[in-house]
Amino acid sequence: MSEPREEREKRPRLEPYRPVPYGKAVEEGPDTTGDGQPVAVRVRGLWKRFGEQTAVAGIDLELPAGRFIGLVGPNGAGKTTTLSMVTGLLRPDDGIVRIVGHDVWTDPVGVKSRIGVLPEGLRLFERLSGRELLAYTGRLRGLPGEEVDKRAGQLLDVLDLSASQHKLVVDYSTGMRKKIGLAAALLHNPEVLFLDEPFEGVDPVSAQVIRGVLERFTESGGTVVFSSHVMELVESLCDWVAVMAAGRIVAHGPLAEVRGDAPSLQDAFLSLVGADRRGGQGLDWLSGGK
Ligand SMILES: Nc1ncnc2c1ncn2[C@@H]1O[C@H](COP(=O)(O)OP(=O)(O)OP(=O)(O)O)[C@@H](O)[C@H]1O
Repeated sequence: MSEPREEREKRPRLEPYRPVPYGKAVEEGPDTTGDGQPVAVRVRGLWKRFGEQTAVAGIDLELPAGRFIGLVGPNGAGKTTTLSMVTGLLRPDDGIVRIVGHDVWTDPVGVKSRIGVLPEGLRLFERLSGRELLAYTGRLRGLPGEEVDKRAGQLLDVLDLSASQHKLVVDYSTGMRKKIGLAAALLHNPEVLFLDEPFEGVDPVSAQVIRGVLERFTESGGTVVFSSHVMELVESLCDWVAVMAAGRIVAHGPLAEVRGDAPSLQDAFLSLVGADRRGGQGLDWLSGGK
């Protein structure tokens, strides 16, 4: 992707990287960019190492509120590790994360009431029915019973799960599990929704249903942050993207800026992550058994 220098210089710049000791209290309150735009997620100097492996190498990110944001990157880029740290599921080695002005590690309750999370490898209470799972989640969130009933009924209906609401979760298909997980993540009306590979293993019909719910959520002012490898999907859904490779953010900004002059986000992505285009070269023995 080649972008004229003057265009590149027009892009808003992040503050220079400053390492912040993990867990250090930061000022609470509304979070805005230099030009007053609300920020949903602010990440500074975030690091995570697993032994010798650096999964996330000191990333800085500022995700604007009210956008449909895609976090993309090849396998092992660090997307899940980043989302896990951002949502308070994994302790960073270093750095800070603030969500709508609240620090994830010094104000976990403030953050958890404002976010919904659909993590990778979602674990659900398998011996509850879908309906019971939502009732339980709602009560855990401190919502009154009547309100939980109303919201659960509507979410089950919109997500096309009404007919299966009394089935045990253990008997749900992959797509149904994603949908009930999404319903549980939305029940308390969060401001920011984090989804790790929400469309993986989901058929086109369920994908369309999930997509409709997420679009409705952003239209009403919510922020969606989701990770995916599927560039066409990211390109059709997102208006803002962050590209990760080898634990670093290699590009971020409005979709059109990140795509630049490339014909598609896929092409921009391949050149950004320096993809190996060897394809099947070298497999000279592979001949379909002939
Ligand atoms: N618990 C762990 N222990 C050791 N290494 C880990 C652990 N979790 C992640 N890693 C390593 O950190 C790197 C980033 O992994 P991560 O799962 O965050 O990537 P990803 O971008 O989500 O990949 P994928 O798209 O394949 O899910 C990888 O090299 C992975 O092997």
